[in-house]
Amino acid sequence: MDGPAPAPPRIEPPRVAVATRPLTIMETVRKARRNVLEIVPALAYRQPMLSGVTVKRWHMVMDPGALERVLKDRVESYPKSPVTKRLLKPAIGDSLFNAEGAHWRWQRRAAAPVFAHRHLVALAPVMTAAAARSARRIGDEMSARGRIDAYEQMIAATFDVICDVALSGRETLDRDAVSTAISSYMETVGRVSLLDVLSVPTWVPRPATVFRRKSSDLRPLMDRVIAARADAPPREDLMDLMRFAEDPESGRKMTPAELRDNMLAFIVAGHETTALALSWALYLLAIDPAAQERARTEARAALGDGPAEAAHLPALTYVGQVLEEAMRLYPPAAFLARIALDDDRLCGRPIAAGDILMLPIYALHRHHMLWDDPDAFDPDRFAPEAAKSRHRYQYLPFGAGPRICIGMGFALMEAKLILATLLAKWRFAPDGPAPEPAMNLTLRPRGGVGLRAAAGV
Ligand code: HEM
Repeated sequence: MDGPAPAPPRIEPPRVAVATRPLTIMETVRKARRNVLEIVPALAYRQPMLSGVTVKRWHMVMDPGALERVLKDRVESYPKSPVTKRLLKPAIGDSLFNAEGAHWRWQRRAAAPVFAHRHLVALAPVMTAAAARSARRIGDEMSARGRIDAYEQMIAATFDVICDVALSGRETLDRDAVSTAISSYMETVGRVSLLDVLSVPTWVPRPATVFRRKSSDLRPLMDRVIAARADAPPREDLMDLMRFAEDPESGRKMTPAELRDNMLAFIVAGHETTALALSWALYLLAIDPAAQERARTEARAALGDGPAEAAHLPALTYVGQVLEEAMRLYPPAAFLARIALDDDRLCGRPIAAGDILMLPIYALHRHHMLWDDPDAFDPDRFAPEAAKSRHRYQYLPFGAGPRICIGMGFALMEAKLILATLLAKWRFAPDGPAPEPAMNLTLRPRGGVGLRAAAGV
């Protein structure tokens, strides 16, 4: 006699070691250097808010209602940390990502239509082509080495996309130079900014000089691409959409320098983050063969033998759920920071002007008051019905409120097209030690994501 269907096995992927006792300032510095998330105490996964003093008074906010107040209702009173902004400035100027107040508002108004759905659909063929190339590169790497590092592969795939839509094209670019400049930028600025968010004294050595040198490589490169565009016929890519974008209220357009800084901000904010969402999704599917089979069945039914295109997106619901669950467990932007400009109250506690607010998205997404079995991988949490009962501010991979990620639609489309294409073609299994989630600016898989890929049919 048939009994009830067996429950799917519980999959618990790697997580960050949590601090179970208060840390001294030097321990905080040491841990923040190694992995920022290790300074998040165990209590942060169970309490709505924690407060303390490490040089300055700080608060860690995990309560969805308080997060809504900080990120939306009182957004003007909680700007991004000025120190972080000053550090980012040499690389991305006063671009959308970095600006505040009126200078942020006009840029956001000008750039918002660039990311409208109809433009994203027009960019999709580039993503489809990059997905197909990625599937081929994985085959080549398997033939050459018998294994892949999914993180490296996904960095290559999203870099392909950004080159084609932001910089098209390949002809004006030294791809290796850009790639190296971006990754050393991420390596260095990540560590710098968190030490500063915590107001760690300036005598603690920082790799800022390295960062300035490396980030400066990117700017002249982008200037050359922009100059080459001045005489070229218009194209419908991100660069030209931004080149002709204007603020509907003032009619203001970007100067070449503003355009450069914003394009660099898109690359820095968009390329590695999307690769991370994909790498973690591939890893999670590799350790959960049943979920992988379900996603593959969906992808093959929609795609047949070709790569995924925009028209297939509505049929890729489970693939989308896998990505959402991957970004819950491993949010690429796992830790945001703000500073209080005014006195306020959050969760009934006083906030004083000058206090630092840490928003540990990683802990929010694994919070025991908000999620059932928070450390387990379960894409069904994001089934359309289940998602309806959630507080909007308990799941924030792209932030929220007026400063929500402007590239969210772009990133989700790209990630879905790439993941579906790879799953339809390949079957993935883990190879080697599990990656360690470690954060500096973004949440990276330390040790890489070792996988084997076999033809998936
Ligand atoms: C999975 C991929 C991505 C993730 C997880 C992500 C995450 C985020 C988050 C959390 C924020 C808010 C930061 C804060 O409030 O402090 C943000 C802002 C931003 N993101 Fe993304 N992002 C992704 C992809 C992209 C892409 C593809 C682009 C551009 C093409 C982009 C461009 C930006 C910009 C310009 C901002 C600043 C927006 C503003 O302040 O008005 N991001 N992103």
